[in-house]
Amino acid sequence: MTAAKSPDALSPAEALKREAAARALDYVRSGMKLGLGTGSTAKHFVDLLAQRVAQGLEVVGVPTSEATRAQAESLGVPLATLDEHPVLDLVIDGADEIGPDFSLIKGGGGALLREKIVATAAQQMIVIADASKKVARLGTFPLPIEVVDFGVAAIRRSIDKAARAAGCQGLLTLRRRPDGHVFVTDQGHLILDAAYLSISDPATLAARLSEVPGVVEHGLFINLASRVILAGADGVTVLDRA
Ligand SMILES: O=C[C@H](O)[C@H](O)[C@H](O)COP(=O)(O)O
Repeated sequence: MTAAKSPDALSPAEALKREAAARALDYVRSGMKLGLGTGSTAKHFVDLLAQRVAQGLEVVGVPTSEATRAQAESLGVPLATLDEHPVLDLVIDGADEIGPDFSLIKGGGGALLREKIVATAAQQMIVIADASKKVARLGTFPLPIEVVDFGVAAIRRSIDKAARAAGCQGLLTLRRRPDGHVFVTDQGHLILDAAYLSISDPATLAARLSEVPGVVEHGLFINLASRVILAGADGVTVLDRA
């Protein structure tokens, strides 16, 4: 097991993520069933949570990815499956973009499907992020769309049509790993990253994409997050959805 980097050794960007993650611990109580998000910010949270667990905090975590499962397991955080605990008290997760009304783009790390299932099963979702993730309009970050690996060319065409009906147009890129191999999600699907640049009506786009046969899930999280913790140069801000 690799020892966690001391916060002093973190880059400024990582230090902000860790600050947001640390504040999220204020909302964790003993006895909670806790969804554990995925990504570099959620990783800080799991790291800090493990420290509290070592000090006696009693929680059960439900990871949103194999990566988070491996990290939490290695740090001694007690884990369960969503089948064992289909209702969770809280999920803490990162995001790629946080728009108005806390609509989110998620899935930059490819975990969007499990993340959305876990967030939907949780009574509350808290998003942790550095302040740069807050945007006036979603879409600069390419929207991840998880699809089955059958008929991808046809699925692409259907996605384009659905997106146009929601006022969006942009290139779909099949996600690859750094070694050039096609990226495959924990559930065995592919990801198309949609460069829409500007999503004027996230709810309509979400609804249209969900209707496309072959689309398993997309990274628009609407009405799921109720609290956002942002860490920036001026400190940590906690925002609650109206
Ligand atoms: O699939 C990955 C997740 O949706 C992440 O929460 C999201 O990509 C944000 O990741 P990070 O904290 O690394 O920016």
